[in-house]
Amino acid sequence: MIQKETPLEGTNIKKIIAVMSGKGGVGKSSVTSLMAVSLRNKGYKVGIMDADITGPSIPKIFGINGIRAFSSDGKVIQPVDTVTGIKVMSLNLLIDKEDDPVVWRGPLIGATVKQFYTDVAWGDLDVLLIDMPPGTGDVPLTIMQSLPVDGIVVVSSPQDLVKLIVKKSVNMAKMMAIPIYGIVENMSYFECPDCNKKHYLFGESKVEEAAKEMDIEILERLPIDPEFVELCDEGRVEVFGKIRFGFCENFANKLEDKIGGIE
Ligand SMILES: Nc1ncnc2c1ncn2[C@@H]1O[C@H](COP(=O)(O)OP(=O)(O)OP(=O)(O)O)[C@@H](O)[C@H]1O
Repeated sequence: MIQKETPLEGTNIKKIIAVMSGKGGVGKSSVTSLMAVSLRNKGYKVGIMDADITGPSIPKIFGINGIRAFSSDGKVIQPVDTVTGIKVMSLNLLIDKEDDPVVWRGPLIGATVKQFYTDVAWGDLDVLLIDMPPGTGDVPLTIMQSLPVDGIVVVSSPQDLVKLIVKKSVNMAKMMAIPIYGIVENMSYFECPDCNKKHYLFGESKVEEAAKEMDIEILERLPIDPEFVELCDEGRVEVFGKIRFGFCENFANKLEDKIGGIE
């Protein structure tokens, strides 16, 4: 059994949720951000660890990519606060040029992710969300083995659900004996702004069937939403939490339910 890492003295993280996806580009980082915004709106103290080391996108979504995280003693790293006070740690906040590729081998990436837990001054957090790299590779394995993850949220697009990729993520979590809070189907449909009709651009979703087969719950089905994308692109995702307050509150309630209370 692999020993779990311990956070810095003075850190108190109540729940850790890892966000996974079978493959890249399904909206995992966008959904992680939406979860953070929704929980923050309800008053929770939230942090995001961007463990997608080679493709970090959290700082840009929150408009903090111009800010640098710092360490006054060379050991403890201070996370960067977003406008609404969500604490973020990402490699993009530590490197000089955010468009430089991270040409690192697996072990170094794994060690960095662990340091994002052990060496970051997270302080008091109700929830730490981990934006995992896509797939079921080395880094998700390191995170599941060495960090005390309480639960997993799987993000998928309608097309993946029928394929093996989502099942692989689900099976990995099951093998590691970490509870799966549920699945978020992203880009599920498009709602016409004129007639409010839902259009299933990728065909009628198979999410219910797939979720039943895998014995997991559907947490949320998110539409293709140009306004959400625009706000994410502009680094103003927290504005979405204001203009779609009801939706975000509902999403946070579902997460709260699954987490089983955040004491
Ligand atoms: N609900 C949505 N509606 C429309 N576009 C979306 C939605 N969710 C995400 N997108 C867009 O899809 C693209 C991929 O999203 P995102 O970066 O969150 O995916 P990802 O799964 O984290 O990708 P990766 O981990 O491979 O970098 C982005 O351009 C994002 O704006």
